[in-house]
Formats: sequence, C-alpha cells, structure tokens
Amino acid sequence: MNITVAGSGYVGLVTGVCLAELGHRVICSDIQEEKIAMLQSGRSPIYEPGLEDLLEKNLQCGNLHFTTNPQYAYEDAEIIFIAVGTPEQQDGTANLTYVCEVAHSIAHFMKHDVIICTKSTVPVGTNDQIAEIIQRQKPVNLHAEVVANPEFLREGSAVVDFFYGDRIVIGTNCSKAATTIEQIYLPLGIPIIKTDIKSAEMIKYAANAFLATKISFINEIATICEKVGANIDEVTKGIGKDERIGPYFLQAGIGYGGSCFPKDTKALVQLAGNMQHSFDLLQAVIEVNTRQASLPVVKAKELIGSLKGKKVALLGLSFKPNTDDVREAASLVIVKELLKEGAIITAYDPIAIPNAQHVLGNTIEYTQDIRLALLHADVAIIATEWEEIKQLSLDSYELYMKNPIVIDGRNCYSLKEIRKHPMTYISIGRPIVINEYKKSTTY
Ligand SMILES: NC(=O)C1=CN([C@@H]2O[C@H](COP(=O)(O)OP(=O)(O)OC[C@H]3O[C@@H](n4cnc5c(N)ncnc54)[C@H](O)[C@@H]3O)[C@@H](O)[C@H]2O)C=CC1
Ligand SMILES: O=C(O)[C@H]1O[C@H](OP(=O)(O)OP(=O)(O)OC[C@H]2O[C@@H](n3ccc(=O)[nH]c3=O)[C@H](O)[C@@H]2O)[C@H](O)[C@@H](O)[C@@H]1O
Repeated sequence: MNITVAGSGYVGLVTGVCLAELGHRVICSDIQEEKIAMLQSGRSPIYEPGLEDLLEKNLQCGNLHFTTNPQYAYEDAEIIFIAVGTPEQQDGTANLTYVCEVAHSIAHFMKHDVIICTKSTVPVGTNDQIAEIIQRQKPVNLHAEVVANPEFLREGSAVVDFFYGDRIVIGTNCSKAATTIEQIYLPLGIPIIKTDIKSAEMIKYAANAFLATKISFINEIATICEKVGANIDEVTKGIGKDERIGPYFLQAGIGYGGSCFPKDTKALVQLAGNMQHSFDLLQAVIEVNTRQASLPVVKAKELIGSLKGKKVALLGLSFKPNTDDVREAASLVIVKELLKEGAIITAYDPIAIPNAQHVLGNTIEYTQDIRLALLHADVAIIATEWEEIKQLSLDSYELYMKNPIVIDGRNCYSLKEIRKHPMTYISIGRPIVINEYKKSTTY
C-alpha cells in the first residue's frame, strides 16, 4: 500500500517506520525541515529503543521516505495517517490547529480516493470535523473516508507496543474502509476492535483517564499508608493479586507526567464540561497528581528545614525511564520549587539533559555522571527510576554526599537493602528509614 503519515513526532515516526517494516511504501511528512533532514540521513530525532535500526533498514531498502512537501506526501497516498500533535491549550482543551491544517492540505493535494486514519488523540466529534473540511474542499470526483484509529503506544517501548499492542481500535461506519485498515494490521495478530467513530475517539480518552486514575488512586493510598504506618509495596501486592484490579499501573510515586496523561485528562474534563457534565472524579485525579510532584520538596523541607544554599542532587529528568522526553516531567516541578527555596541543583540524567536544558536553561547544573551529582550534596531527590539509578551501589550515597539523605520519588530501592546502609531514606508510601551514619571517606 502507498501510505503517508502526517507528522513525524513520536507517534508518526514509530507508525511510519513500523508500517515500512511490514512492507508498505511509506512517506512520513513533517513541517520541520531540520527534523526531516535528520530522518533522511537515518538519524532519529527522538530516543526510542529499536527505532533507529528499523529506520536505517527501511530507508536503505527504499520502503521509507521523508518529506516536508505536502503535495509529494498526499497526492499518491491510498491511506493517510494523521499523527500530528494535539497540544493542550490554556483552558485545557485540545488544540486542533495542526489536525485541521493537515485536513485542508489533504483536500488540496489528493489525486485519488483516500482513507484518512486519525491517530492523533482528538476530542469526540473531531473526525467528523476532519471529514467536513475535506468534503468541502476536495475535488468533487474523489472520495475520502475518515477513520478514527487511536494510538496506545508508550514512549520508551513504542516499537514493541506497535508490534505487540493489546488491541487496535478502528472507528468507522464504512465497512470497506474498516476492512482495508484491518488488512494493514492483520499481520500483527493483535485483537482488532471495530466500532463507530465517536466510540473510538472516546476509547482513547477513557483509557488514558482510567490509567491516570489508577496512578492518582494508588498515590492517595500511599499518602494514607505514610500516615498510618503501612507500606504501599505490601498494599499493592495485596490488591494487585485480585484479577479484577490487576498488578499494573499501581506504582506509587511523584505522579504521572509526559505529553499525554496530563493533557488528555484535562481535555476530557473540558469535553465533559462542554456537555454540561462536571467530571469531578477526573478533576480530583488531576489535583492529586499536581500535589504529588511537589512532595519531594515538601519532604526535604520537613526533614532539613530551609533549603537555601543547600546542594540538591536531582536524579532523573525525563518523565519516565527509557525516554529523553521531559514534557510535563515531575522533575521540572521539583526544579521550580527548589529554585524558589534557594537551593543549588545538580541534575543527573543519562539522555534527557539536552531536552531539559531547552526548558530549564542554565538555572541548574547538569551531569551524566551520577557521582558528580551526588558530590557534596545535602540531599538527593530521585525523580525518574532509571536503571542506572536503581543499579547504583547504595554506598555511593554515603561516599559522595555531604549527608546521605535520599528522597526517592519512585521507590527505586527495597527497604531491606536500604536498612543495611547508613542513610536517611524517605520514599513514597513506605516507612522512613533513618540509620546512623558516620562519614569515613571525604571526596
Ligand atoms: N507521544 C505518545 O506517546 C503518544 C501520543 N499520542 C497522540 O498522538 C499525537 C501526536 O503525538 P506526538 O507524536 O507525541 O507529537 P509530537 O509533538 O512528537 O509530533 C507531532 C509532529 O507533527 C508535526 N506537524 C505539525 N503540523 C504538521 C503538518 N501540518 N504536517 C505534518 N506534520 C506536522 C510537528 O512538527 C511534530 O513533529 C497527539 O495527539 C498525542 O496525544 C497518542 C499515543 C501515544
Ligand atoms: O496517549 C499516550 O500518549 C500514551 O500515554 C501513556 O504512555 P506514556 O505517557 O508514554 O507513558 P506511561 O508508561 O503510561 O507513563 C506515564 C506516566 O505515568 C507514570 N506512572 C506510570 C505507571 C505507574 O504505575 N505509576 C506512574 O506514576 C510514569 O512515571 C509516567 O510519568 C499510555 O500508557 C499509553 O497507552 C498512551 O498511548
């Protein structure tokens, strides 16, 4: 099939590269010249395990092409996936400017009948809007069918998620278009749910809202655990064994970040509001999440008092491990609050420093060496559960820090191991560990 993917960000690029791997002729388009030039040379602008190998392979065998030219992208396409951003606007609603621009462009350049599949996360009703735009402007003799095909991949495991996802949702009332899109996905052997457009659009928001709800729920339980002296690890083990609850997405911590949960939860609250329904539960989920990100600074102040002039080692900048994405990362909130308190911050991250620098500039120091971040620090705050941080010898905290005080926002270590080391350790929803320490070596 001749497939075009509009938008070469996370979703567009992964979709395009993986569809090329399945043997289709794929053109990925974007409006950013620099991004496209980089992709044409076989380099990925995002860190995503496994992506660059597939990118190089499919560029070389001629299945995959990149362009900034919409005419080249759209004129010969049989299927066009829309995967441009739908960022949050000030009032929480999704910005549909980019999606609508693509719709105008397709209508202008299409030369054949085409199926348009929307992968971007869009509010219910948007695919009808896309269809209207195209219907109004396309050549009268051509047909365009719009299908909602929401995406469920996670950053950091996006390629694996494409090939081994839990389900594929195809939303359309046109059985011919549904069958064509089904054929694209059939080789993956993933369960396919065919439904109407509006339900497909709603499935995406409901899935993200439910996952966000699980996280805020467990974080509330963690807070109560701290107050009553219970341990969240034991509690999640205990409830996760119930098949109706399941063990996933019950990791307590400093909340969810990233480019989607924060924006999609707010967009769904707005969508409900537009229909005169106040989505109080989801509003509470958002409020709990906002509170969680500030917890490390609150806990640090409770423990050591004023943070003015104190050196803080911030371990982890990305919103989760295995990605260089810092959008809506808890680390950004922590930095803001620490700077307000007058702290001096050295941040460690294995790959997200360039993206963090883009946002935070020179307000903090950066290092790719954990030991340098810890050196002479008064307190360490863990914001991302990178494997490098989890594997760090616990002796390092005593060895390098002024005082081995660790506030672990992601519960990286077992309390059993922590108790063997002379350190003060505060995590989320678990008992505080205060072990006497006597510094023997000075760095
Ligand atoms: N990032 C993720 O893990 C997931 C994202 N989504 C959804 O997918 C959509 C895209 O998300 P990301 O890939 O993260 O966004 P992104 O911001 O990484 O990429 C969007 C790309 O679209 C490009 N673009 C904008 N206007 C364009 C146009 N007229 N023609 C061609 N390209 C254009 C931008 O330059 C940018 O490169 C959003 O709606 C998001 O909610 C859904 C599932 C997962
Ligand atoms: O719509 C999207 O963009 C995507 O959003 C999430 O994917 P992603 O944001 O890449 O990452 P997740 O692994 O879901 O993690 C999101 C945030 O939740 C946090 N989290 C996750 C799980 C958990 O148990 N606890 C927890 O705090 C993570 O640290 C991270 O900050 C969903 O998992 C994807 O299915 C969806 O396609």
